[in-house]
Amino acid sequence: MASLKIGFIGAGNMAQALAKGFISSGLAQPQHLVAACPPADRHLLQQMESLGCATTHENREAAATSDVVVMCVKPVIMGRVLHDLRPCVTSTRPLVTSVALGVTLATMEAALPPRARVVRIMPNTPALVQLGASVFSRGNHATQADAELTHRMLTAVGQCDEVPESFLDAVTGLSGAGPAYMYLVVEALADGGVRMGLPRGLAQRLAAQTMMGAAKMVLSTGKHPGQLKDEVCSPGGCTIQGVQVLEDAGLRSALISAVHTAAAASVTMGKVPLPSPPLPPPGPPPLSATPPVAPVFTATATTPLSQPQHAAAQR
Ligand SMILES: NC(=O)C1=CN([C@@H]2O[C@H](COP(=O)(O)OP(=O)(O)OC[C@H]3O[C@@H](n4cnc5c(N)ncnc54)[C@H](O)[C@@H]3O)[C@@H](O)[C@H]2O)C=CC1
Ligand SMILES: O=C(O)[C@@H]1CCC=N1
Repeated sequence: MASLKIGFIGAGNMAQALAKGFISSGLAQPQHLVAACPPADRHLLQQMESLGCATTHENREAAATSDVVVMCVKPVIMGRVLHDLRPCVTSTRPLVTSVALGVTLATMEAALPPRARVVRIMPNTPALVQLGASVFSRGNHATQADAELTHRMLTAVGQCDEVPESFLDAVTGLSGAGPAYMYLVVEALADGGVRMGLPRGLAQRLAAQTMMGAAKMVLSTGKHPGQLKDEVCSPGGCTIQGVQVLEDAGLRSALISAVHTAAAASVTMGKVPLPSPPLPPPGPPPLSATPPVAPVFTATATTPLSQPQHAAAQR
């Protein structure tokens, strides 16, 4: 595994979280990672270089030199970027994985050459500290070995389950987006501590450790969260009074709605149009057997395919 070559198409938040997690877990050596993105985002490649990774502005170069490609670009440009990778993808190499929200295995397979091996992943940014929560689904031509490799990559940076693809949008709304919800809670709890006179740094550490401890209690004890909550709420004590405030404010309903809304957005944002394959020139087929030379694709920022999706992708 230490010689596994991984190519990141896109070098933003998710690519960097995975790259740092893969390196610090020992899954991959930095010199075996390569990241590609347009010149306009050169600063992101410089951040990848500071980890020891190779970088390029040529998506095809990253794909051609990798055993596994991880597509880390916005869904709105996925169809076009995958289509541009076609000359570098065969049924044997590389395995093409994607973390793009909403983009289905069928869309990926349609954009790539026949029998391309694809895997759809939904990770989250705590992969950076090897506490990621990931799921994946494999495409029609991905093998058992591909699934095992994906599982090994993702368990190196946290927990991972293979699931039916129909779960992916719900997972996106829950654990893909979930760290953002949790950061709001940590920040607000710290604000509460500050409101009561605690220094900010102490309040924030107490809030974050409390969240991590509570999460670990759920995972380690196997007890229902409601039971664990009851064990904190001493009869007639102060916690049940705080819980009542949260119930009155609709905390549970707000979180359920947040997952529902984000999952629905994943479905909508994943509907990406595919570029049509170029039509053969009219007239009889050429007598020469020389294959057409594919234009070299440079990872320049791709024109968005439709304005509303682009606007959503920028948020
Ligand atoms: N940020 C997160 O917590 C998570 C993100 N994701 C998914 O990861 C993907 C990327 O999201 P982020 O990293 O947050 O976005 P980001 O905006 O931080 O990174 C996007 C990257 O795409 C690159 N890019 C743009 N056009 C390109 C092109 N034509 N060729 C190659 N690269 C190009 C940009 O330079 C940038 O490096 C999205 O599809 C998102 O759904 C999935 C799970 C969690
Ligand atoms: O918000 C986003 O677009 C990505 C998908 C899941 C988390 N972040």
